[in-house]
Amino acid sequence: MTLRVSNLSFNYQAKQALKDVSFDAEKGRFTALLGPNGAGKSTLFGLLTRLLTVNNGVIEVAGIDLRQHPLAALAKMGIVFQQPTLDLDLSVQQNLRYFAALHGLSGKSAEMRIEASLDRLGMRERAKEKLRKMNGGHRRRTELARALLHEPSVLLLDEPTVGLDASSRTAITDHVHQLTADGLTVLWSTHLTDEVHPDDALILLHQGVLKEAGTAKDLQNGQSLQDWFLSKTGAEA
Ligand SMILES: Nc1ncnc2c1ncn2[C@@H]1O[C@H](COP(=O)(O)OP(=O)(O)OP(=O)(O)O)[C@@H](O)[C@H]1O
Repeated sequence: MTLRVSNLSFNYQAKQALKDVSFDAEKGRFTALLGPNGAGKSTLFGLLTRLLTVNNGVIEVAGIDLRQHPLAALAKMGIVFQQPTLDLDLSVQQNLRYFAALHGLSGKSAEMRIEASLDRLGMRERAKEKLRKMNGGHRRRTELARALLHEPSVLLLDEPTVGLDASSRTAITDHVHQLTADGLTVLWSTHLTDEVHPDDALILLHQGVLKEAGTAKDLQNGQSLQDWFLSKTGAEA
């Protein structure tokens, strides 16, 4: 198991945002964390990335306890946040070099990883272009390339398609599905059911509670995923 969350609870003062949430994300699988606004997805990402501190429960990444060994556990994770964090005045390559340096990578090994990472995202020929000249879809791809640079075991993405047009959204969603073929574990949070493929693992979060978990096509049981989501949460996807 590459990512294991056990009995995770979290309160913002009086507000309980997560209630005893447990799940596993399997190696080489796309796990969709689906939930309407306010379900607790961002809180869960905050805990996984240590922006928030775990009150109760355990998070393990590739068998490493995040609370006990935060640096070792974080080194196994690639993270794409909801808000873009690239420098728009730098080129794709410069952004990646900067991030590589933050991870202690430089010289030939950094360049090789940058090239491999750009290849995975079909971005090599755009390496010298400034981010500011690129559309939202290519900026997101650059963020993905950056998140994969240190060869993580787990890729976390918090609503990564927010603000993208329909075709960029589909392209990024498909790309990330393809990355699992190399054994990468993906946790993708979303409130959009069309980003979930039938064979994906699906976790439904609602009002801080994990309501359902399983393979998408088994859970929806012949219904459209959107109707299923509506029936479970009362929310429009
Ligand atoms: N800083 C905070 N203080 C108090 N309550 C908060 C805070 N941040 C989030 N909450 C509450 O915690 C609950 C979970 O919020 P969270 O942002 O994790 O949900 P979400 O599923 O990510 O929703 P969205 O898609 O809108 O980001 C919500 O009821 C929210 O109002």
